[in-house]
Amino acid sequence: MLEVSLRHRLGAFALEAAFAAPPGVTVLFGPSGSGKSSILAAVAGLLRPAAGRVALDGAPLTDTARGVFLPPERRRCATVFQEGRLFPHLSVASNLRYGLRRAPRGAAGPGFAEVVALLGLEALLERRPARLSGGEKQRVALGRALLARPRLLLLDEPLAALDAPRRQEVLPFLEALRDRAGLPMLYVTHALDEADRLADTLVLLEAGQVRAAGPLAALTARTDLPLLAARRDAGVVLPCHVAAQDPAAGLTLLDFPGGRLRVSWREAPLGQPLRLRVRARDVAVALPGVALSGVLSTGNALPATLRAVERRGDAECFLRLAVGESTLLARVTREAVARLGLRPGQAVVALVSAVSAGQG
Ligand SMILES: Nc1ncnc2c1ncn2[C@@H]1O[C@H](COP(=O)(O)OP(=O)(O)OP(=O)(O)O)[C@@H](O)[C@H]1O
Repeated sequence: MLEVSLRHRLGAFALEAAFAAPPGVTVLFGPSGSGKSSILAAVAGLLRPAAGRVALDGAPLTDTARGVFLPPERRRCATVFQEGRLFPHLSVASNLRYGLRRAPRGAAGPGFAEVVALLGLEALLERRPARLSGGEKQRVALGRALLARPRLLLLDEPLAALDAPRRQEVLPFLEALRDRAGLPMLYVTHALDEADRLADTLVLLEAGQVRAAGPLAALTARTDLPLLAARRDAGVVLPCHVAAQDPAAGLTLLDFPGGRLRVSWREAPLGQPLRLRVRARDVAVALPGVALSGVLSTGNALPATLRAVERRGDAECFLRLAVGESTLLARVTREAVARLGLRPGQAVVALVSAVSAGQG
């Protein structure tokens, strides 16, 4: 568990942030200038806060009240930046071995071959960084960081410099790292799709302050956080797994705690866990009792209970829907709420578009 509590001023900017990061990936998410990189720098020991405490598994790295400030090299935090910062004159293998040399004697962690396999670096070992794609460079940077056997991995927008296909190429490796390396990660991004894919815990930052923090699915189901709820892609992230494939129909069937969703075909083996962002604007509701299957294009009609109707501006509402153990949000007009006579407690049918579900 990483505990962070900081107070610091940078010019006109005031950082006053506190949060706890349980094991797993904690994503710091917020607009440009909200203080994400400053927090990472404070955890790494590159920024000495005016007041505050940073502790890893109970051991303080910074504690201004007690005069504790470990220098960066004694914190055992490895950082991966936007640009991999590899040594251009060294091969991939030598760059990786540099990480290994920085590992403290006796520190537990994965070995060279294990890291190479985890990040798919086998074919790249003899190359120099100049002959790597942006995505490959980032995978090597991740490997070098891992081999230093850190206790905490800090990632400062590691995909921000990559184009969309390269980002998609690296994301599965970051997922593998999360699932297999057993290393806590603090991950800075302003790309929500990265948070969707990687976060166990989400920390929302705005103007140097933590607006909210908690498990990803719980935070995306909240409608009181403009950083998430005011977006065009506002919606709930559901944990799913691949239940069936129907290539002839171009559909993938995903099970989530509450039912089954048909979505556009995606290449994935049966049983594979994945997260699905179901955007509120892609969810509609109907009253039950009408035979819908022959007349609708949405593809998914799930029995649901309307839990709440929440105003959103003058013309729209969020509907909070309970679908089994899960929550979905629907964005509808106030006119629709009145026309259908929607009231909390009512049984409805949630209609979810099969095409857009999960596009992130
Ligand atoms: N050395 C400094 N002196 C003065 N102001 C600074 C300094 N470093 C950062 N700031 C200011 O602190 C604020 C937070 O910066 P920070 O880089 O932590 O934000 P961020 O959320 O990581 O932004 P981005 O996503 O653009 O990287 C910004 O307004 C920035 O201009």
